[in-house]
Amino acid sequence: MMNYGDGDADAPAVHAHDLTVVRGGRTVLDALTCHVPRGRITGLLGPSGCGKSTLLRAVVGTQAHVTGTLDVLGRPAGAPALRPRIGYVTQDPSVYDDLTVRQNLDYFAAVLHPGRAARDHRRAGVARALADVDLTRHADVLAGRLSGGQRSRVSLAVALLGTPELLVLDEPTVGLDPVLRRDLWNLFRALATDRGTTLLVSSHVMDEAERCDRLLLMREGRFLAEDTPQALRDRTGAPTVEAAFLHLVDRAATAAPHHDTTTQEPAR
Ligand SMILES: Nc1ncnc2c1ncn2[C@@H]1O[C@H](COP(=O)(O)OP(=O)(O)OP(=O)(O)O)[C@@H](O)[C@H]1O
Repeated sequence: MMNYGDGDADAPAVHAHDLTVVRGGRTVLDALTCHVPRGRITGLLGPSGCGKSTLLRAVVGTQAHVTGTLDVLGRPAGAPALRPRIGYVTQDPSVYDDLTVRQNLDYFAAVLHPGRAARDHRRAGVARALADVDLTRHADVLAGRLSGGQRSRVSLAVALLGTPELLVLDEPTVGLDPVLRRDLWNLFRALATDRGTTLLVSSHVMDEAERCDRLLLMREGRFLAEDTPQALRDRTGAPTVEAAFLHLVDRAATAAPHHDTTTQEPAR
């Protein structure tokens, strides 16, 4: 097994080995091994229920019953020192409806950088996060009056406030129209290219896979493949990542027709 130190610039942002999570007696993540390179967009793709959210929660340190190795930015996942270095956006936007967009951001900025001395820093950070998600024009609108897509962008803006090294996004484009989806992917690309941010983005929309530098294709708690979109297409002879995914599913089904993820462990 590889050992990476905190200061190792070549170290992946996330390194998992034999990562297993049991939920309610079911093995939801089954001995996963993978790495997420720094400064790139890694897509975690797979059908609903395959374990994407569980893996993301393990990476940010909020998932119980994790075994195996999981290092994040050179530390064990969940280490308190990682908190300010990781931005996490869940599927349900965490936004206060009775505050405006700006007040939401001001509040979270004050939690991150408290004190009078940080006032200008907070103000600049809020303005930048608003611009990042294209909500400057809506800054003074109550969050409760926003559309679903706008609310999820407020959540993303909150995650960007701390200038995280690692941004973990759980299905960030669900429910967004094609224009907003494109704009968000352009933002993700800019974050990786201009700020060196590492992005780990889950999706079950296969066309989004084409926009990633690297893919983790997941099914039933296991990885079917870990590669670049181009390599996946080449390897399977498929014209799209979606077709490559289906090809790999069929191949896995032939190799192991009855994959049972049920374990004998007690229910938790
Ligand atoms: N508390 C629980 N007890 C038992 N099984 C659970 C529990 N929570 C989730 N699961 C199961 O774990 C599996 C993985 O769930 P997870 O939410 O990680 O999937 P997902 O790929 O993110 O799906 P989605 O895209 O629908 O959110 C699912 O099959 C789900 O039914």
